[in-house]
Amino acid sequence: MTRTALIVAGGKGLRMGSDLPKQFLPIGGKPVLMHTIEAFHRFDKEIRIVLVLPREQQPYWKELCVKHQFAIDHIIANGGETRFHSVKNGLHYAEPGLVGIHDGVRPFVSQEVIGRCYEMALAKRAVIPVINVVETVRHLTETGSETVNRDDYKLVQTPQVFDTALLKEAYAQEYTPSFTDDASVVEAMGIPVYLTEGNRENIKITTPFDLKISSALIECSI
Ligand SMILES: Nc1ccn([C@@H]2O[C@H](COP(=O)(O)OP(=O)(O)OP(=O)(O)O)[C@@H](O)[C@H]2O)c(=O)n1
Ligand SMILES: C[C@](O)(CO)[C@H](O)COP(=O)(O)O
Repeated sequence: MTRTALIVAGGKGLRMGSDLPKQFLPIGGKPVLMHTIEAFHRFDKEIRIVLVLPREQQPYWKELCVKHQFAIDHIIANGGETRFHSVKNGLHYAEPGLVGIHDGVRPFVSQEVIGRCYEMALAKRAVIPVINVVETVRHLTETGSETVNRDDYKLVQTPQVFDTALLKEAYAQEYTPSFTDDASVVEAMGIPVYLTEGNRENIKITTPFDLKISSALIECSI
């Protein structure tokens, strides 16, 4: 079964507010994106890696690869207007088999989580990692807000792994803003999505605060 890892890094990183796009920010002396790609290569040396990057960032990425002697083979696809459009662009390069869509800014995904998502997707065709909500959750109402049962909710991570043909069919649908991840796109076709346990360290580096957490996490892992 051929495995593809489609790593999306086509966003603008507005919430990070740094001049350097967040996927290139160094943690542990190396750009975030290199840690992410290495996680998938460590899991499977044969995995096909497709990296989605805004066209204007591609020359800089190639410079970084030379500078860091980064030799993991990968195909580069162009970023799109939204995450949905970036994934759709990258999917052109996915092989029949299984494809895992992963945020380029989630470098701390564990080997166990990657392995479990691909393994379960062999039978289930659509698998995503989730973690429990550890804080109390309130729902905003017209008159104020109310506590809801947090056990009714999960926080969603990546990699989200699918049968490639199924995901390509899902991404042929027209875009709607409610498509905030790949599971929501597949679900819109009436296909069930299966959950598996994610790992708490698998944060999506979004704000400067997340970068501080990342530096601490990388020190633990070196
Ligand atoms: N047009 C887009 C938008 C997002 N992404 C990717 O989707 C992942 C999750 O998105 P997020 O963390 O929200 O990144 P940005 O959209 O870049 O951040 P922001 O919303 O702060 O601008 C990131 O790896 C991001 O690069 C993408 O490939 N193409
Ligand atoms: C795909 C994702 O990381 C799952 O939690 C998330 O939905 C991405 O959201 P964003 O709007 O691109 O930040």
